[in-house]
Amino acid sequence: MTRDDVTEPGVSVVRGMKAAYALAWQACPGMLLLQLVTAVIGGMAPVATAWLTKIALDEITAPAPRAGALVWMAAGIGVLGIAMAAASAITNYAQGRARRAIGLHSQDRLFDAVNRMSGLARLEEPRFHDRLRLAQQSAEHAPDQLVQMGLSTLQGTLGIAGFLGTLVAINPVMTGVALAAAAPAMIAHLTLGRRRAGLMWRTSPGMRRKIFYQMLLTDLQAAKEVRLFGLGSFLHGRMLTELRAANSAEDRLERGVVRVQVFLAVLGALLSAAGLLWAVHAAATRTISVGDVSVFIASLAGLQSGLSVLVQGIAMGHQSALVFHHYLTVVGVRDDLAAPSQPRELAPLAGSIELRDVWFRYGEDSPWVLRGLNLTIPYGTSLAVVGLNGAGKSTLVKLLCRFYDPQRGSVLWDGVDIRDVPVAQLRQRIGAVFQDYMDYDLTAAENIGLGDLEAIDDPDRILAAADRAGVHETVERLPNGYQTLLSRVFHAGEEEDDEEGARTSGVHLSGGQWQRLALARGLMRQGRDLMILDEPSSGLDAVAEAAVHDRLRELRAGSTSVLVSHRLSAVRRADRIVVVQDGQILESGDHASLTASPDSVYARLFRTQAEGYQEDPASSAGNVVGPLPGESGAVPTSVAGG
Ligand SMILES: Nc1ncnc2c1ncn2[C@@H]1O[C@H](COP(=O)(O)OP(=O)(O)OP(=O)(O)O)[C@@H](O)[C@H]1O
Repeated sequence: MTRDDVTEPGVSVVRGMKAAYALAWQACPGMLLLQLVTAVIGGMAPVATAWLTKIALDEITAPAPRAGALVWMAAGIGVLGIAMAAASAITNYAQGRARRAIGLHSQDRLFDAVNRMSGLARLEEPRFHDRLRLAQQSAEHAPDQLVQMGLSTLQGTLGIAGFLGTLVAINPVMTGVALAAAAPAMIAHLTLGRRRAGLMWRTSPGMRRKIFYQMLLTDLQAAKEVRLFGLGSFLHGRMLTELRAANSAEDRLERGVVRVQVFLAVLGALLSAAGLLWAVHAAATRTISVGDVSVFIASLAGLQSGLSVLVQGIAMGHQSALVFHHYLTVVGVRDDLAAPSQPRELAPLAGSIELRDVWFRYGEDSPWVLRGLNLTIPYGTSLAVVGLNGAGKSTLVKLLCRFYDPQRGSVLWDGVDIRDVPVAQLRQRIGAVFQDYMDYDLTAAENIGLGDLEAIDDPDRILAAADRAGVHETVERLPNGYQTLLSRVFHAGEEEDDEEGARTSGVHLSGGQWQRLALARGLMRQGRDLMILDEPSSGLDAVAEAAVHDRLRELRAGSTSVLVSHRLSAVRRADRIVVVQDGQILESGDHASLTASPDSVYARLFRTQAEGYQEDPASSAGNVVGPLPGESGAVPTSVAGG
């Protein structure tokens, strides 16, 4: 995230209000208008009631009260009461509907913006996650709060204006005092609002860590290690530490709030008492009428409560605007991959894919992972990439998919820089199985079909992909076949709870079975221009791995593919094998040529792996290309780590 994107909270309330009203207008214009009408009624009716009451009291205390006029006054007061009650009920209804509609619309926009980020870099920024968390929170509430603040400001202002006029007519001094008393309240509430928003920003990293510890405590995947290593209390303790730190910061703030509130309450009470004393004294000396006393007291109370509501509303709105700023920032954040200014069409691959002098590192302060790497993958050939852990193999693959852009150099697709074509078009042409594949808590069919959304409802395509990945029989044997929910955390259906209160849960597969499903998902895209297989078989048993690689070899024949694997038995038949080391291609050739020179890194890796399968490693030392267990069904274990 660039500096522009990360301004500290401090934006104007006006910008937040404008954005919130725009959202509300798009989400539910009718409810917004309805609330506007009820706010006007709610603001003006109390003032009108106070005036009618004054006129009625003056009439009652007049030497010859007119009964007809009194009836009209009473009727007027009654109608105003009904209007206020109805407005309040309608406001509640309209607020509820608006809140839901605005929440839906704002979350829709937020996740649309998150989806628009086509690379991975943004999602790897802790600061972005802090902001995203606050954006998610504020997407639910802040726009609605800002809209409500605007409406209550309107309602409050109308009421205040009415009461203010009345007070000025009766006692200008008292009016000035009441208004002056509102100024410190306004400043105090605005300061508190800013402090609250600042606190939320500062505690966001801690709260995310708290959520992380909570998640570990409840996550099924983490449960084995958490239990075996006895991590429960440790994680629990850390979770509480984060929560306590946030709580104590909040407590400090709240103590300040109480002090301010007590001060303001005392000030208000003193003002009311002074006003009451003056009014009673003035009525006793006949300076003002009984009706004046009534409207004065009502106006002073109305002004005070109106000002207090207004001030608090503005302060809350201010705070919401500060938090809403995170939402607006995320919604407006730029894609982490620059879109081409003049996009070019990506034709089907016909020549080659080339990485030309590619330099890449994950951050400005990180070490270079790829250092001027040059590599050509001719159309229709299979390439295998090998190297030690951390050599940069997966990074290379990620650059081919344009999850990141290289800092220097370029990735060319038939000579076209992939930065010049729409990224979605590029990815349409690629099929992939990643090392860190996903297990989706969805049905088996969906887990496979996600590989090609257009075919997610096509059982034949799904079955064919499962068959190619060697997982069809496994899926068929599941309780509901392809429609079996693969999850232990979601209910498999809407069945009633059983006697123990448990519902039927889905099925969970073994690690290797999940991996084969991931492979099937990747194979839904068979026939695309480039097939990427990043450690597609690391979790498979020896027989399955050999079978999968045999099958993959068939599928890759004649098509362009990149296989990253530590299993050298799997890569040996690739048209070309490259060894990545220190961010460059160290060696390149086919299996025979690479093993022909016994000192090559590839030959040593191969030898080390093969020796692991000899009964007496000493007797096989130096046997570079001896028979491989993989060829007789067994497969060497990973050489990961060297
Ligand atoms: N998202 C990331 N952010 C920062 N650094 C990363 C990231 N991914 C990988 N790296 C670093 O880049 C280097 C290369 O990682 P990469 O995953 O490409 O290696 P690899 O050759 O695929 O390793 P392995 O055989 O263990 O899968 C490593 O030093 C790793 O720490």
